Amino acid sequence: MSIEKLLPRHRDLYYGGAWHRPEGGYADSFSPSTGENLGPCAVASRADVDAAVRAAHEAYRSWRRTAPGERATVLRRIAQVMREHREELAMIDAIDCGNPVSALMNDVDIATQLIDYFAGLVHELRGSTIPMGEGVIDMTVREPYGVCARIVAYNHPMMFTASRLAAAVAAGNTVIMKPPVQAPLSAYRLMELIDGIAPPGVINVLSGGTECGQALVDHPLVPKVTLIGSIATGKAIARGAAEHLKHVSLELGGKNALVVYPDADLERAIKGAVAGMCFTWCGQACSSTTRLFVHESVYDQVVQGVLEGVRVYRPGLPTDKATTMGAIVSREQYDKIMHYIELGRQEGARLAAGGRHPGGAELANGHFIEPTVFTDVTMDMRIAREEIFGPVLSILKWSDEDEMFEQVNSLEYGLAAGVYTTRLDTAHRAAGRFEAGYVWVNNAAKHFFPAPFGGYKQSGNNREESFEELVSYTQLKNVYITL
Ligand SMILES: NC(=O)c1ccc[n+]([C@@H]2O[C@H](COP(=O)([O-])OP(=O)(O)OC[C@H]3O[C@@H](n4cnc5c(N)ncnc54)[C@H](O)[C@@H]3O)[C@@H](O)[C@H]2O)c1
Repeated sequence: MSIEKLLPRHRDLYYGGAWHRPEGGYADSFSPSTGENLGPCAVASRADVDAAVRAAHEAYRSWRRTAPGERATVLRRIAQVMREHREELAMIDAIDCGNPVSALMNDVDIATQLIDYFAGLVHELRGSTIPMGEGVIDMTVREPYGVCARIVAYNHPMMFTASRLAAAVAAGNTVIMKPPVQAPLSAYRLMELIDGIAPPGVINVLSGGTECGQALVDHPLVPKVTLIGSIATGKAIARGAAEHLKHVSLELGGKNALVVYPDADLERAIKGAVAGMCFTWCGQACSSTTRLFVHESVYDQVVQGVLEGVRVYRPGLPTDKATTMGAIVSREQYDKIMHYIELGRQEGARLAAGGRHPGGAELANGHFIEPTVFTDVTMDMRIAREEIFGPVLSILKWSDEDEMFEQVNSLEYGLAAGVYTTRLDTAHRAAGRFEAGYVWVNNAAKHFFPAPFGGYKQSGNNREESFEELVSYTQLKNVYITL
């Protein structure tokens, strides 16, 4: 099928069960892998946000009273439609965000799995009773907030837009999803496909940039805002939300450490270190283990293994099912990554692999970067301290365990961390010492559904992909009954 036929016809704002022309106008979206103009996409202004929030607020009045089983049915139908359009949705994302289509089909699967999961949990939002003595019943109930805004990052456009509406809707809220400004096309296609499944105003999609996000944060009829994004945006949203004392849930960036002990199964550790970089996504994954701390006694062996391992990943056109590594989402992000690579060189790290555009006529117009590995990295270097969100691995050497943990935990990030060891006591000691919300032992970077995912420190304050996510879309009410 040609690209024109595949891409969504509707490029406006979807709210109140219908498409609306944006007052804010349109901006073109471009393919990161070919540079091709993919056409105009709506940019929601404050006035557009206001109209959408009012529609969602109106829908909330009846949706909150809908039986939980009915809400589950709506979600299951959405998941089913997505399954039927799995490849198409993945292909739109591949064209628009640059990640490989085969990995994005897996994203659609994850989204449908999560939607079904939350549909299955609608009856589990139980309250409790508290014994107060004869003549009294005291009970708690979990109630929705109202209109919830969900602002998401660009690295999994479809997966985030589809899966992150589910918990809020299951709990009786209505939602406004704001897909990433770099890749909104799959969100439009999703709404074309699921139009009419939920009552008008329950699920809404507003594409746009910072103004749209800020207007959602500022709107008095939006009591809860959730962000998947960078720490800088998290802080901006928290500041804006403070004005109204809104509930804010944040899933933010990471600079995750992976520690290799001398007793590790080195073959597994090397595989884990390579897989943990999420090179398929060009390292554009919050859970990428971008700081590899290797014990000095096995350092050379691990470095050699990693350098061999990364060769599996070759940048290629994301629409080709055989491609193992896609393109960087935008020119801006490409330049940022290249800047960090240059910085790493200047700071004295050794560029042991990659660091360049792969070249070749087919990839000439795309934002491609080879898998990049720096060795001899130390924690005073910016490439070791800052989230690059690109295919750049920093390898550090350690000898003293206390010192190593000091370095691992020295950053404001606290999303995830991993350890490779064959010793149970070492594994537990490390898991206890990591200042991170998600820890892998003999594994790296993967999310294991439905385990709660989220960060410590400035990496966030929320837990998603789990029962905790559902509960976070409810508020607790106590009812004291004098009989
Ligand atoms: N913890 C997680 O689960 C997780 C998952 C994926 C990505 N991330 C993080 O996301 C970041 C990369 O994504 P990104 O570049 O799209 O992030 P970003 O913070 O630039 O943008 C995220 C979203 O916020 C919107 N936005 C930007 N400024 C805003 C403002 N002032 N007010 C309201 N909305 C605003 C954007 O339009 C976008 O939709 C990385 O830091 C990555 O680690 C975290």
